[in-house]
Amino acid sequence: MENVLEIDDLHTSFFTRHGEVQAVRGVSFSLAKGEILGVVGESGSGKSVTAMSVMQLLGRGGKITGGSVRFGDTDLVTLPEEQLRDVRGARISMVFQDPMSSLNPLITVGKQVQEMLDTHTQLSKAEAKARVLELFALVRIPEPERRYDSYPHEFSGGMRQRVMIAMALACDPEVLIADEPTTALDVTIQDQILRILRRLQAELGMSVVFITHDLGVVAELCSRVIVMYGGTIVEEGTLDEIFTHTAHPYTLGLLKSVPRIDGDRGHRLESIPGSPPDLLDPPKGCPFAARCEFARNICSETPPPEVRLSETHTSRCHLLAQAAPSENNPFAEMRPAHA
Ligand SMILES: Nc1ncnc2c1ncn2[C@@H]1O[C@H](COP(=O)(O)OP(=O)(O)OP(=O)(O)O)[C@@H](O)[C@H]1O
Repeated sequence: MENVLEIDDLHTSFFTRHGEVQAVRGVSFSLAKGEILGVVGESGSGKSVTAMSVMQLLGRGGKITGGSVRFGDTDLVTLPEEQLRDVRGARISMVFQDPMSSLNPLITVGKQVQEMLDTHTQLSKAEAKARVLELFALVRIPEPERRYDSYPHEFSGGMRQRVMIAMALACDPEVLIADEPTTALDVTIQDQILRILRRLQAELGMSVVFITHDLGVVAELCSRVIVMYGGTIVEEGTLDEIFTHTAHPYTLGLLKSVPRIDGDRGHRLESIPGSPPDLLDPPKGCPFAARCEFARNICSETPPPEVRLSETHTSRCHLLAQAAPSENNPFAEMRPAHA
């Protein structure tokens, strides 16, 4: 399968007055053409910073300190800002959690989407307007003609998110990065937006990186999943591998905190006790060791190597080593001969 994006050993830090926050610490993954890849993890695990690194939108103090982000033949990390501007928003675009803060309250929604086309295409004014109306129809904004002249505050949260999606799709991007796009919306609206995204992805064949802390959403939308913790990828696999052949204690913890449709109502959801690592001074071993119920001495001392469990499934956990004890080891049966 052809990869549209290949991220290799990405390191991103924020240089603050308290020191260097190592937000992303050696992240590698690829995005295949036409797939929806889910990126999950708790708040602070480095999901957004990874996305912002791809787009080179880190803001003040943020810097990629190592690694590469290959997009076709280009490494975006070393690409001059001027050329990045042609990629950003046009060939790789993004949808964020809060559409209100990304929309200009003083400009009509139609004009805002049209501005995107003015910046990145040669379309005439009339052609651009026609394209905006087409995009509004694509994201199922009712009465596109009339809605073109509305201001953001006249739209509901769900409708504003549709505008953002229309804007993100304006230039037919090869990659769409959606960062918690439905988190601020209520469940019904969330569902509608997910359905729109799924349909658009299938119709337009783009590749999508879908960032969320919600495993339920991942199960509905994604074919492959990356699980992040403490600025690293702890597990990666197909939907089935992550959900039914789970091979990392952190993923197990996340799964226990998801409400099950078939579960009994009285069943309390477990949240993982403890808090995420301090990225100003990251732990030298496994980032999850301090919260892991299965941790042994080695876990807080040595970073776990990546263990390959199948062509598509990898995990970084010392419990997968051949030498790891079988007792109190949920992965004892999964340990590959080579690990
Ligand atoms: N501008 C910044 N300055 C300093 N630290 C930052 C900055 N932006 C992010 N960080 C830190 O980087 C780490 C990763 O943050 P990130 O936003 O990627 O997490 P996340 O997994 O996307 O969480 P959320 O779901 O809350 O967005 C956190 O420790 C965060 O505090």
